[in-house]
Amino acid sequence: MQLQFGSFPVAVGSSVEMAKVFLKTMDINFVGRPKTAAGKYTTYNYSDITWSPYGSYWRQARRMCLMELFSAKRLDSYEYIRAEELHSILHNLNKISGKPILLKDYLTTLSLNVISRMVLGKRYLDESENSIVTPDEFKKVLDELFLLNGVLNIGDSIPWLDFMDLQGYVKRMKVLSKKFDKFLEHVLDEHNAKRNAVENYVAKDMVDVLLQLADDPTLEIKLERHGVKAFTQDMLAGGTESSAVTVEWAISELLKKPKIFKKATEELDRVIGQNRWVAGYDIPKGTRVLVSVWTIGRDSTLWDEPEAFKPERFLEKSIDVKGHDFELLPFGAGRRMCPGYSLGLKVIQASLANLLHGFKWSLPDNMTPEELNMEEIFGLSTPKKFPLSTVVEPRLPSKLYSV
Ligand code: HEM
Repeated sequence: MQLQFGSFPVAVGSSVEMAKVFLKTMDINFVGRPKTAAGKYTTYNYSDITWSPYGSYWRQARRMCLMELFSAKRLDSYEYIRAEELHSILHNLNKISGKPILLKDYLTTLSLNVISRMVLGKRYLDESENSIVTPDEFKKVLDELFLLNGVLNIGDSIPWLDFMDLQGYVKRMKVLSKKFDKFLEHVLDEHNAKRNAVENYVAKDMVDVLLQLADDPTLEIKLERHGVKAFTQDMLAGGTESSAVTVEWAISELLKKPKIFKKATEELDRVIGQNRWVAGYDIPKGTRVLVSVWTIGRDSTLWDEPEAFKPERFLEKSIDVKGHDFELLPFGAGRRMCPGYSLGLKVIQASLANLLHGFKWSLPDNMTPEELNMEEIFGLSTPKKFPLSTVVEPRLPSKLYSV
């Protein structure tokens, strides 16, 4: 499908065949990113991984992700953090059992704590740690970052209108980047102080690893201080919202389908115990290409009852989410695929399984499953329009919830 977004032609691939063309066969032509205001103002002038143009800087960043930041060894070494933080959410939910809660708040805290301990070396968000931002402020800043990186900013499609900032987004981006920079400067100063105090300091967290890489004279392209800040910000943002949103949707879908919920709990109990001419399409240079995973996911020639929540459909198919099967691309595919997918999967699977196994779930105020609202908000991570309010009750021995 050919569209026009302001000054730019846009080609939308809504089939498995076109997804494969854009993301695999001809991917080299489409691996760039448009120069958006978000990339300019919120990620140090495209110095992060997400918004950096295709080229040696971005390739080097992806190598760092693969070899250093998200290597299996490093992710395994942080297993204890995921376990501790999961335990902490189970404990906190148990404390408030019987009363309606907004689950997303707990899930965001969980993923933020996991990612900040892995990336920053500590929670940074604990009031007690004399931190420079409060948890609520930090969550708001991350929400704003996610929102502003997912908005349709008029100036990005009609560049001659850019200077007017008609929606006020650019102004908000500038305010946000100042706030984030203050925090990241503090983080880097603290890390450098620790590194300089000890000879042969061994990297303990991802910021340490990035600072070490920034000191490496053999790097093909020097990683500057603003690059370290931009990568750090990418990881904090990438690692928080997507995982929390996924688990909130999963539990909402399960609450609507009590039979499937029961089956999942029973299984847990059983297992654990209690770019131009492309494939015949003429795509002019400069066309922005979008792969509509939404349309592919709702294609009735691929999926039986595509709108229905039927997790058991995956039991019958050998299909994975790691960019090999173009029918299902939650992390994208090809060169620009999500580099944090393995961490995302670990956090999502462990938290969902523990939450289902650990609690009986119900809707508040005698709400029926049919009444549960499932509307979405358009944006980078498609969160729920109305956060899930739910009641939990422990279903395992109480000693398991203690800290
Ligand atoms: C549920 C979890 C997650 C989902 C669904 C998800 C999804 C995605 C998607 C769809 C993309 C774009 C792929 C493309 O442009 O073709 C992406 C890119 C990215 N993700 Fe994730 N992600 C998740 C978790 C994470 C985590 C945990 C991190 C880091 C800690 C992360 C960091 C990134 C980065 C840096 C990029 C940009 C890659 C590039 O442009 O080269 N993501 N993610």
